[in-house]
Amino acid sequence: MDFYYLPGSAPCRSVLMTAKALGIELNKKLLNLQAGEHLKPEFLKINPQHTIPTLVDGDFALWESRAIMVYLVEKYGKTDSLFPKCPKKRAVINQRLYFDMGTLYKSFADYYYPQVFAKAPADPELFKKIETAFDFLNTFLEGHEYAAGDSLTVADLALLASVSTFEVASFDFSKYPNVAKWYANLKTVAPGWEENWAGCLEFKKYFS
Ligand SMILES: N[C@@H](CCC(=O)N[C@@H](CS)C(=O)NCC(=O)O)C(=O)O
Repeated sequence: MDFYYLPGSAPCRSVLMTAKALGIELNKKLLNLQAGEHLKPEFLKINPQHTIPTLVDGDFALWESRAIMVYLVEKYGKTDSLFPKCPKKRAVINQRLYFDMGTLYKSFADYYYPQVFAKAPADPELFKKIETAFDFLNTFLEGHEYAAGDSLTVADLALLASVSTFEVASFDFSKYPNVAKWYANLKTVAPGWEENWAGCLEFKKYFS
């Protein structure tokens, strides 16, 4: 399977960790966004939305990291442990995935991207949204070792890619003890953590 990506990109890293957890070898294809490779006609034919990560499995192309993660588990997982078939468990995982995309990672992008990519001043109102998102995550994790219960799922891998990106932005987790504990554990148990962290360090270069 071809996988268009960049190592520093959080959504790409979450898919890489999922592939690692499933023992899938992806044919990685670097796509240089700064050089505009994602806007070339040959890539637009694959993904008209021109985002990475993008997966190509035979004649099937898919983008949106969380959709790719779920697809990989459903098509190639030997078990359903990363995305259990139980409707209630699955619903909670979906809730966490949508929270990650629409609230947590969004708060990162809204606050940090203008500073990093457009040298804009920090907006304290947007920082408050980050704090609110971390408060929510801290609450979700109360009494649970993992993001959606008591075992590792794709929700952890998506959230881990996001939270580790906050670490390279020097965000202070100390006010969120459940998040800090979950994160410390995930760093030791998440398949592909090393590659994720190497990607985070690539992204960190934008902060200097
Ligand atoms: N929600 C998407 C976000 C994908 C995304 O925005 N990727 C960025 C790189 S991190 C990108 O491809 N930007 C280029 C563009 O949007 O044209 C996902 O999770 O896959």
